[in-house]
Amino acid sequence: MEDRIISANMMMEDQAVELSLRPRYLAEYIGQNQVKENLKIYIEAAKMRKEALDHVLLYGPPGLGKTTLANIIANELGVNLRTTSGPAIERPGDLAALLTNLQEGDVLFIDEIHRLHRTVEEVMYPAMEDFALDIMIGKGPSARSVRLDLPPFTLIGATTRAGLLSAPLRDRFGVVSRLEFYSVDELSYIVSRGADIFGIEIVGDAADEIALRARGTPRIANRLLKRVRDYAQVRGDGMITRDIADQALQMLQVDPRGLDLIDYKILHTMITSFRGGPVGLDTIAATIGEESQTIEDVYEPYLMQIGFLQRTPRGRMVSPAAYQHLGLPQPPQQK
Ligand SMILES: Nc1ncnc2c1ncn2[C@@H]1O[C@H](COP(=O)(O)OP(=O)(O)OP(=O)(O)O)[C@@H](O)[C@H]1O
Ligand SMILES: [Mg+2]
Repeated sequence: MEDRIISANMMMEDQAVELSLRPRYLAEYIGQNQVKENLKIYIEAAKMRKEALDHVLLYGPPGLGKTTLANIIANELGVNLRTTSGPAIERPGDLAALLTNLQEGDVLFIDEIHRLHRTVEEVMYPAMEDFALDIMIGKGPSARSVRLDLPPFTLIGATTRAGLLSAPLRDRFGVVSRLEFYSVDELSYIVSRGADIFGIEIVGDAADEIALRARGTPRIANRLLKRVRDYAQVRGDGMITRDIADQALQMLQVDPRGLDLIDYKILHTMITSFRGGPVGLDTIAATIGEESQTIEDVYEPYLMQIGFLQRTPRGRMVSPAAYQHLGLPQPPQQK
């Protein structure tokens, strides 16, 4: 499933494209207006006081711009950014090495922060709160703890699953921002901007067509644009017209709402085998041969966002809008 064209997860082919398309300043970062407004004020205030920005937790589905935003924050603050990830920090000593190498005001960006090891997390608490490290020296009865001061810094944590963060860690972030799926207009703008950077011409309608299928996700919008560009070069004269975009997207088997074969499989299975639900996530997963985790993180958020799937206490249900989209009759109301 990881090579499906509309996976929100990062794929090898995205790397170069993402680097060239990644906005560098808040003004270039499209959408997420509430988050941007807040950050703008906090950044300005921190700069005026010449203090480190409060620790920031960014959460939301993959591909919505968490890493991008972390880079932008460091840029706007005019400080260095160090990037690592939760599982990469194996021991408390690794964290100590990272923290003692920071300069005053720097940003430490920890991706997948929900996967931080427990022992590392405990060292993180005083680091975040007091800018201090408590280091144990010696072993056994003669062991003692020494406190080491750190330069004030900003921790930016990113996660797709804020629910998996422990409460003590979560509470130590002064700013907690949830990134939302993007509107079609915003994505269309992102597509046009991307085309501009690539130096290709695209008509507005074509950008909208791509945006509609991008599942609210800039990463997918950029990837679709890249594929459509290839198609336009080979089959057309390079310009992306509405027709070219339609043909290319059809070839990629992405439907007009951005659903692909696996989404169809989920919805069809729920409808044909479980009368549209309610049915438990694990049952769906077992029936179609995917992991529940994958369905929950990757497929379900978008299907819920567009109102095709509902979460109820008794399990997942297919909504009337989904029946309509699939052109299937809705079963009579269940008791
Ligand atoms: N607000 C935005 N405006 C314009 N482009 C954006 C925006 N957000 C993201 N992008 C584009 O989408 C790409 C993916 O974003 P990014 O890598 O920041 O997502 P992420 O939330 O960190 O994903 P993951 O959860 O997989 O780490 C970026 O490289 C950038 O090109
Ligand atoms: Mg990221």
